[in-house]
Amino acid sequence: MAGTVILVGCGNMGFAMLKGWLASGAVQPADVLVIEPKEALRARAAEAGVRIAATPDAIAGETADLVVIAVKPQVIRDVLPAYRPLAPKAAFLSVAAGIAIRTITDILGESTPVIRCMPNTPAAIGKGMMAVYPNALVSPEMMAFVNTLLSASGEVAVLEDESQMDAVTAVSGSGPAYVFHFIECLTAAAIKAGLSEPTAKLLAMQTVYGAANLAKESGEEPGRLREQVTSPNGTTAAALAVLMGDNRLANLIDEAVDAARRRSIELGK
Ligand SMILES: NC(=O)C1=CN([C@@H]2O[C@H](COP(=O)(O)OP(=O)(O)OC[C@H]3O[C@@H](n4cnc5c(N)ncnc54)[C@H](O)[C@@H]3O)[C@@H](O)[C@H]2O)C=CC1
Ligand SMILES: O=C(O)[C@@H]1CCC=N1
Repeated sequence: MAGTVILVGCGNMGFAMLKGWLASGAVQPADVLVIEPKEALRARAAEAGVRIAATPDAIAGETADLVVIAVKPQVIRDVLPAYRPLAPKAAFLSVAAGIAIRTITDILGESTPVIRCMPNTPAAIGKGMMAVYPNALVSPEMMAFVNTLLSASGEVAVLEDESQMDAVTAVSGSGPAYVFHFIECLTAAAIKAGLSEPTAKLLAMQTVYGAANLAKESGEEPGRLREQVTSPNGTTAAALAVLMGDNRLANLIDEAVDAARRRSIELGK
C-alpha cells in the first residue's frame, strides 16, 4: 500500500488526525493532500508540510489509496459527490458523527470500500481513541494500512456492529469535552476555595492527568483506585457523599451520554 491519503476537511478533527499521522511517520507529508476551503486552515496544514488545495478540482490526476472525510455531518451529502471519480479504487474513511456507511455508498456507489471511524481530538498528541467499522469491501491490506495510520494517533478498537457507533460517539467521541468541563469545574471550585487561578488550573489539570494515567497504567479497577484515596470518615468520603449520594454523578453522566447518543442517531436522519 503506497499510502497516498486525501484529507477532506482540515478543521478541529481533521487537523488533530493529521498531526498524529505526521508525528508518528505513518505517512510522509508529501503523500497527503488536504482539501479545505478555509484559507487559514489550509495555511496551518501547509505548515505541516502537506500538499493543500481549496477545492476538489485538485483530485484530477490523483491516485489516492484512502480518502478521509472530516467535514460536518450536515454537509457531507453535498461534499461527497465530487469525490465519486476516486471510488471504488480508493477506500473512504468517514469520521462524520451519525452518518451511516449506507448513506456514503448511496452517493459514491455500492462497490466503494468504506470505513466508518469515530476518533477524538486527543489524536493530535497520539492519545486518541479511534473506533472503526469497515464494510465488507475493505481489503485486509487497506484495513492494515488504516490500522497503522490510526494507531499513530492512539488506541484503535474494531466494532462488531455499525450500530454501536452512536454509543462510541457519545462515550469517546464527545467524551474529551466532558473531561475538559470537569477540569473547568474543578478549577472554578479551587479558586472559590481560595487558590490563585494559575495554581487552581495546575492542580485541576495535573489531578486529571495523573489519575487517568494511574488508572490506565496500574491495571487496577477504577473503583479500587478510588477506595485507595478514600480514608474512612476522611475528606474524600465527604466529597464522594456529594457526588455518589443518590447516584447523582452516575445519573448525570448516564443522562449526558444518552443525550449524545440520541443526537448521533438524529444526525444520521
Ligand atoms: N471535533 C471533534 O472532537 C470530533 C469531530 N468528529 C467529526 O469530525 C467532523 C468534523 O468536525 P470538526 O473538525 O469538529 O468540525 P470543523 O468545522 O472544525 O471542521 C470541518 C472542516 O470541514 C471544512 N469543509 C467544509 N466544506 C468542505 C468541503 N466542501 N471540502 C473540504 N472541506 C470542507 C470546513 O471548512 C472545516 O474546516 C464532523 O463530522 C464530526 O462529527 C468526530 C469525532 C470527534
Ligand atoms: O459534537 C460532535 O457532534 C462531534 C462528534 C463527536 C465529537 N464531536
